[in-house]
Amino acid sequence: MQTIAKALTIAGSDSGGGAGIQADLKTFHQLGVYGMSAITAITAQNTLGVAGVYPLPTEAVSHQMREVLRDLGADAAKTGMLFDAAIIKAVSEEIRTFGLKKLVVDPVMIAKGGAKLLLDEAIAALKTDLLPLAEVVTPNLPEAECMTGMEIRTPEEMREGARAIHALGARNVLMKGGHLEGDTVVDILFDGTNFYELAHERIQTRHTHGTGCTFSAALTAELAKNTPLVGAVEKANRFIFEAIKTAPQIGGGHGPTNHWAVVE
Ligand SMILES: Nc1ncnc2c1ncn2[C@@H]1O[C@H](COP(=O)(O)OP(=O)(O)O)[C@@H](O)[C@H]1O
Ligand SMILES: Cc1ncc(COP(=O)(O)OP(=O)(O)O)c(N)n1
Repeated sequence: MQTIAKALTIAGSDSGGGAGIQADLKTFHQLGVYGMSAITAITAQNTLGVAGVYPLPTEAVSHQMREVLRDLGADAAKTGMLFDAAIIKAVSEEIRTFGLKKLVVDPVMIAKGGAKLLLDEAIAALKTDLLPLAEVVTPNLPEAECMTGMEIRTPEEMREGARAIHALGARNVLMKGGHLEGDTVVDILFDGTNFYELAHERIQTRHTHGTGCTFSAALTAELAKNTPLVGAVEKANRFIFEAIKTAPQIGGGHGPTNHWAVVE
């Protein structure tokens, strides 16, 4: 019998469907992976912004994880919006209990429109409890600045920042360069020894809602399928590029990317 790779996303719900749990499940599905979810918070949002945030009780988050993991299991998992320190601690505990090794931590902090998706009081827990469990952490530039206290505006500063984040305990750091100035977007992977750079042209578009979620979900899906790390990062990079390029152009603000994107 054919076995199917399985991936779990632990993240917030985006009612608009472009980011969060919805982006993750669509991406898992498109990449041929069976998707499961543990919802941490419900957001009322659309392409214009986040209008409301409703975190779930920590036991509701832990309970979803336990029920999924004790029965179906997961070949890889990712975290997205975790909102507060109590949820981070509860999620970290279940990850440790179930021995989840292929964990992608997307340290979601602030939505494009400026809404806080992680409270300031939770940054310490993110660094001390969750990062040491991560196979890969995928900060964008503002998140990397927040975690390190460094100014990160250039590829050289990205490499320095990646070293500092690696020192916090993540086994690999994939720093996303969507917030760099200029016509080229550079993502940088640091495995503790070597740096790998992935560069592509910047697509001029406002339809970039959920790019970080979609990228980290594609990476998680590839890891679930046992693709080696560098190949998984390359595939996720190609997937998000194509998803942005072919975005469906819906909504009055920052629209979603194309989760039906096809890459070889
Ligand atoms: N305008 C763009 N053109 C091409 N690639 C982009 C663009 N914006 C973001 N990306 C890619 O999308 C991914 C997410 O990038 P980034 O915007 O830095 O993260 P976030 O959505 O978390 O802020 C990265 O892999 C980056 O290379
Ligand atoms: C529920 C939820 N989770 C995460 C985000 C932010 O997603 P991200 O991929 O970082 O996308 P942008 O904020 O850059 O659009 C979200 N908005 N909602």
